[in-house]
Amino acid sequence: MYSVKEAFYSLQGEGARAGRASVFCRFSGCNLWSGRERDRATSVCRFCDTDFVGINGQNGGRFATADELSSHLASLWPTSTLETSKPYVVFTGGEPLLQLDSSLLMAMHDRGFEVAVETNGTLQPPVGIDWICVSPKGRAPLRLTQGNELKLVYPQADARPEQFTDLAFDHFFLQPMELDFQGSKGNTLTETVSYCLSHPQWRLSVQIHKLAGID
Ligand SMILES: C[S@@+](CC[C@H](N)C(=O)[O-])C[C@H]1O[C@@H](n2cnc3c(N)ncnc32)[C@H](O)[C@@H]1O
Ligand SMILES: Nc1nc2[nH]cc(C(=O)O)c2c(=O)[nH]1
Ligand code: SF4
Ligand SMILES: [Mg+2]
Repeated sequence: MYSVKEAFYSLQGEGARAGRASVFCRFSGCNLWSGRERDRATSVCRFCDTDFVGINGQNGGRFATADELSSHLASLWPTSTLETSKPYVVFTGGEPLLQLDSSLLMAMHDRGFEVAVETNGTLQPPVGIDWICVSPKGRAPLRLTQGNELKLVYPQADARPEQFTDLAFDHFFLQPMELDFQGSKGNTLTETVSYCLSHPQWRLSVQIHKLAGID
């Protein structure tokens, strides 16, 4: 059984593949925060910008089998484009590695999809994912220390970029922390730009979907 908060077709807004058309599958639940505002200040991850509680979002629901969920996700890809582009699905959440298993991965591959995941790096993924983005969280143990891109939300007092520079990733991104949920606007964009200028191993990831006003 899979629990999905929402699923939608949009452009990847972050990281090395920003701008690419993608089906997003946002699983419900996370191992680092309950998702309830009253628990935010005492949780392991405290700056989350996402509602991942329940199954009540667009195209959300419970899916009994990998076949059922993969069929649902495949239906969100525009079929008229299939001759010219490979369909792409991004599993996120919440924490997708609580639910993404090899049956679902294989079911998406069988339907012709390239498969990406956005994870906090505390759990091991099933073998065979095409694109792994790890976004470490300061207070959480990092167990997944290799992948395609490491995308660190910046700044985090207890997760500094220098801690991660030797890990086995092809791309290193800093993504300015959006602080709107706290009602406070810090200048994280300026700070992040400044860090990238003085440490060129790191590239800036701005969340394009928020600028564009899309999902
Ligand atoms: C909502 S998380 C879901 C996937 C997974 N749980 C994780 O943390 O990577 C998706 C991405 O948004 C990033 N993110 C979460 N809150 C953010 C914020 N306030 N500002 C910028 N990025 C944020 C995460 O670090 C992660 O890269
Ligand atoms: N457009 C868009 N791109 C994204 N990249 C990662 C996202 C996420 O929430 O994991 C996300 C998202 O929520 N929307
Ligand atoms: S680990 Fe990811 S989904 Fe979970 S609370 Fe943090 S940013 Fe949100
Ligand atoms: Mg998001």
